[in-house]
Amino acid sequence: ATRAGKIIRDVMSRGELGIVEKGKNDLQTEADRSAQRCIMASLSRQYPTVAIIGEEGPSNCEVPSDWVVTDCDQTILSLQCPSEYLQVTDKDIAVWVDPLDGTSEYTQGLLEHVTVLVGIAVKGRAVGGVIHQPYYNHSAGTGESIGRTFWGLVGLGVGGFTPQDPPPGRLIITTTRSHSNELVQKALDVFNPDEVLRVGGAGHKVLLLMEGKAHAYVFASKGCKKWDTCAPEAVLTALGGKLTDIHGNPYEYDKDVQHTNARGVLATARGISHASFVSKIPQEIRDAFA
Ligand SMILES: Nc1ncnc2c1ncn2[C@@H]1O[C@H](COP(=O)(O)O)[C@@H](O)[C@H]1OP(=O)(O)O
Ligand SMILES: [Mg+2]
Ligand SMILES: [Mg+2]
Ligand SMILES: [Mg+2]
Repeated sequence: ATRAGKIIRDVMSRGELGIVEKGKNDLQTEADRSAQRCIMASLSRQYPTVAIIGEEGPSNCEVPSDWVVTDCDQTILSLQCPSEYLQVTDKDIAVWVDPLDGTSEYTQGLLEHVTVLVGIAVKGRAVGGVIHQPYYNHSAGTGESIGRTFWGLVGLGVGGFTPQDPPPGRLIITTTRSHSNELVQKALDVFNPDEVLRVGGAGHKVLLLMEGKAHAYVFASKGCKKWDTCAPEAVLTALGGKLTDIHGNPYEYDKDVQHTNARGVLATARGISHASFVSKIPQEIRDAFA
């Protein structure tokens, strides 16, 4: 994810984004394509029999040798693997890769919204993930290292950041800035929030929950896919938060599931009652995502 983040910055510095329209309000750039090839090549070389699904489709062509990462994070490897994973085999695992989350914002220069997402599902549950933010600190003076990586494994914990709880006594909700519609807005209005943070990317919004900037992420839309939510859900769950559909039911992340998160996204920070958010979603919106 870190190497992919460097590729994303390099594409932007060169200034040739190579934008392709995949669908309505749905762009792909050279950064999405190259970052995906980097991650797919690196993972499939180390784990040739694990199912890896990337947003930008299969990409088996050769990649530059310096895109292939072969080393592992020794600090994380030195930690004790939770006993629940000791018997896991390749067949139990699906890896969901979003090489660049927040493409719309990337093309508009809102670079802090961009993340690289690699999520690991075991037996259909999102349990492990990394969220790399390639432009963290990019506007700071020299001397600050650029980019950071959040990680989490359910049963082990999280790393790469300092978790914070959102402020009590107010309600801050984060949601889409580039994929809104009437239903998305209706679902926000029922909560009567003190503040709405409209930012790009599923990864970035979950970072806001984990750093105490928002209490909940509400997105009554079918726009997100499994690669958008697998890594964020895993890291958030490892921290004690929750990400589900708008009914409060978990998504399945087996390799054969449908890619679309057809029942919307509702996530809450650690220490926030997820059920109380679910209970406020009105019937009209529940019915639209039945
Ligand atoms: N209607 C949509 N079409 C395509 N992708 C979407 C749509 N809605 C959401 N997404 C994906 O989910 C992410 C979170 O949504 P939003 O930023 O609107 O809150 C987007 O950055 C985008 O991922 P990506 O940028 O990887 O294509
Ligand atoms: Mg996309
Ligand atoms: Mg995405
Ligand atoms: Mg993407």
